[in-house]
Amino acid sequence: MFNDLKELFRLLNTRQRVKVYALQVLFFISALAQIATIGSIAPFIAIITAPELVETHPIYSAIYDFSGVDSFTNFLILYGAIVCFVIFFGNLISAVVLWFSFRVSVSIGSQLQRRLFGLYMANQYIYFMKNSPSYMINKINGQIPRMIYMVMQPSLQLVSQFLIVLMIIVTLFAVDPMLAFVSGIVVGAIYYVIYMVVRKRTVQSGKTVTNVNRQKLEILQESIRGIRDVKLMHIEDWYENRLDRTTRRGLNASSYISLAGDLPRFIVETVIFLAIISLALYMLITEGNGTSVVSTLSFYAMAGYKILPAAQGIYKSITILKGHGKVVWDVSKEFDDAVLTATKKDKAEVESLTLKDALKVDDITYTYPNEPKPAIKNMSFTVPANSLVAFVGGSGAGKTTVANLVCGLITTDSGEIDIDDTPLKGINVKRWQHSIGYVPQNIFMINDTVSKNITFGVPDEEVDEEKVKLAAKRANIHDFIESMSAGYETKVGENGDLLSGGQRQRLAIARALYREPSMLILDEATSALDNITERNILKEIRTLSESMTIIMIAHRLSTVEKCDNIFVFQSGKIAEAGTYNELLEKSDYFRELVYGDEHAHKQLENNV
Ligand SMILES: Nc1ncnc2c1ncn2[C@@H]1O[C@H](COP(=O)(O)OP(=O)(O)OP(=O)(O)O)[C@@H](O)[C@H]1O
Repeated sequence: MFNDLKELFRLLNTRQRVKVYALQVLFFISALAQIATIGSIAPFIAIITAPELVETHPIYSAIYDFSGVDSFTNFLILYGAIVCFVIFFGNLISAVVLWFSFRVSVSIGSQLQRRLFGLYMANQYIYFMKNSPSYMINKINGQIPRMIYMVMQPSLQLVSQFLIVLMIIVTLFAVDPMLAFVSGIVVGAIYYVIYMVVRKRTVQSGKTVTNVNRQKLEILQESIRGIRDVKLMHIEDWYENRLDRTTRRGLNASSYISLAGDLPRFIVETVIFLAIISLALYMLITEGNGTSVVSTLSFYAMAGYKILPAAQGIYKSITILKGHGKVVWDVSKEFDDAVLTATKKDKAEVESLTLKDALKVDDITYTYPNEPKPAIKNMSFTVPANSLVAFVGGSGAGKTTVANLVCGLITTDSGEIDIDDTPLKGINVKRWQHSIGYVPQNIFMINDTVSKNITFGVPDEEVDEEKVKLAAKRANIHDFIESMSAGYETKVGENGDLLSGGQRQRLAIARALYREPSMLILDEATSALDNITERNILKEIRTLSESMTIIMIAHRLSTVEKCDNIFVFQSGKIAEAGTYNELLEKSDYFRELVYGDEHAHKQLENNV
């Protein structure tokens, strides 16, 4: 447990550590305030039950004289008011300290979430290919809050409650050492025995909660993302049952941790009040003096009243820490792993690197992490500036991988990519990315307006509406946008759900064009379009290629007919290159691709 806390402390920066230290001081003050509330009540009851003390007891009589009041009743009123004030002020201090401790832990949690998110963002694209979104979201939104609420807050509670218990016990010792010793041993023993009994299962339940949280997120994401397949296959119940089973498992584990935390309260409460009643009877029988019994008992009752929740707080914090402590290691490992691969964020503004002469890919090889064989092998090709080229080839031949390499999203194992004579390395990657427009196969849309989706990431004040319209016109979607209920201000739904696949593709093309890139990469970007719209866009693209270099990745070979050069990919290599007609003449594989394609189309048309 202490190791868990040490590890948690390691995650904090100096400022956060200082705040935690400051909290310890505040806890001490809070504990003192609680002692004052206990200490103030017993003398008050003593004076009420034995007014003669004001004359016989040296301290009471000194206070009475010092107060300057003229009657015993007034003295009682004044003393009562002071007791009320001490209780009120003591509890106020404790409440403020508690509020402050929650604030500190929650703000530390937010900062850690922000830091981990920053680390993820500082990682290369490949990191996001390796780790699923639900994995990363679970760490930020599940595990960090769990660490804050189930480890940090209980540990802060532990310290504060421990100080209160310690001070009460010290005070009890001062009043009656034997009694304090015996009650300390009895209460401590009860908590210890119960803790030993529940410890093992608590740890196990903590692990279950970790797994369940991750699985729940996966089930939810899977089912909602794949809703079309879920509906078509009618497997809603299957997902609901899975979620139900998983939730129930998590619920059982969480309830066990909570129950284990609350269990001893009932036992200890019974024991303490039995002890107080026995003490009352014992004192009455041995001393026969009701007055001293009342004041002593009020002191012990108040001490018991304060010590019980504090002792219970300590125990509960320990069981919660035992159950959830391992989450700290999970989070700290995530920080360590993410930091290991994170690259330093370069916030400096850079001038974009535009292609003027040619993009040269020289003998590049690329292997995906943990893959035995390279996806791209010793590949070389040149794309002259302002030309229109195509990557074609079978599925898995390496087209998207090369597009990602050319964009600088992933880095080659060997070989070099040059933008004119500038190697695609270091800061040049960022400069080059400023001048690339990329339309991927899986288009991402934000849940906002059409306009925001085109300008994506550009601050509102910098948006040029004319440019937005021009990009939309070039992408053949302007007329459709104008026909929508709120035009460019129409919302597109989460991930563009309110649009068709083709409309999403055209919006994505408009987004890429808005930035006026010097190179445009279209990865299957027109696959969802009807023939007429596709032809219109291709015409536009052809015109654009007079001022822009365009790489098209296409399966439908009719779209690449007008390209200046076509690269035929086969198993991570370029098998052939040439114009459409040249390739038809010289390449069997290309002919197979084209005629296979046409044959399939003809068959389809005949069937329709
Ligand atoms: N993230 C990844 N991790 C491991 N291997 C990958 C990854 N992405 C792609 N690959 C592999 O790399 C090879 C090339 O894939 P790539 O996506 O570049 O092909 P492609 O030609 O674009 O295919 P398609 O036309 O189907 O999109 C394939 O064998 C694929 O399985």
